[in-house]
Amino acid sequence: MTAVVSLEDVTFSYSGPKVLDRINLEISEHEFIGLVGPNAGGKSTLLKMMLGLLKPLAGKVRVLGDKPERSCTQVGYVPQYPLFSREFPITVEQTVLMGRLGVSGMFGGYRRSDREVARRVMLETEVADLSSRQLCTLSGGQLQRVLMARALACEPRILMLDEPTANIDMRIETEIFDLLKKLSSRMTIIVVSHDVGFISGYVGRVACLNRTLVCHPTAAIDGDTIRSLYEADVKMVEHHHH
Ligand SMILES: Nc1ncnc2c1ncn2[C@@H]1O[C@H](COP(=O)(O)OP(=O)(O)OP(=O)(O)O)[C@@H](O)[C@H]1O
Repeated sequence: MTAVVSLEDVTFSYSGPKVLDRINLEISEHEFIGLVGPNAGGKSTLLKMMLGLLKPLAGKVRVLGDKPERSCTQVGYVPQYPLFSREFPITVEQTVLMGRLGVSGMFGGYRRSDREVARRVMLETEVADLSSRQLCTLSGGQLQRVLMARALACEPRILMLDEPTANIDMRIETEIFDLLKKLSSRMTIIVVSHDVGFISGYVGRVACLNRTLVCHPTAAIDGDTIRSLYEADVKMVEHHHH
């Protein structure tokens, strides 16, 4: 099966030391993969590379068989929650419709089909009842669902989420991951998380990133392994893969 995401010897630095060092990763269609690692381990940087927002210093990135900046219209992205300011007047429906811009273009306004897709994804993420609410009035969990609806509105083949459940309580975290599990039957999902133990119940594989990358199949992560991986992950600020 051909990979939907393929990274070959990808190296990157902003201006100082390497943030990503010879990363190799192939993600196949409909895979549900978790990306974990310590703070500053390079997780957001790796996602930005797959979205075509950053270019590797060396190595090759391919998404859906093409350069990432060309395939990004088929990729839905849910940004890291605290980085997103919502102190401007915009409704839930308008936010979700923004997800159609890359598909339909900005000129001539939204078509009926755009509104239908927006409606469908709002129902799927259970925010349809909130469609006329202002974004700034939502709870953290509701906002996260709206951002997921916005990412789904482009009818993506790949969905990337950067810590979708940071600052959200456990019950809602479970609901969001149940939804991701459902979605994973029809798209590839790449989710950044700090919680290896929790996501192991959902994802098929965990990619552990701390400048270099090591993959662990979920089947290999149980009992003691979860604990040791979890502890290793917590301690990994000073830890380097060999
Ligand atoms: N725009 C930037 N300019 C310079 N350095 C940056 C920039 N963005 C990130 N970095 C640095 O690159 C390293 C990796 O950051 P990145 O955000 O990818 O890590 P992360 O694993 O997503 O971290 P976290 O779990 O804290 O979100 C960090 O040392 C960070 O300070």
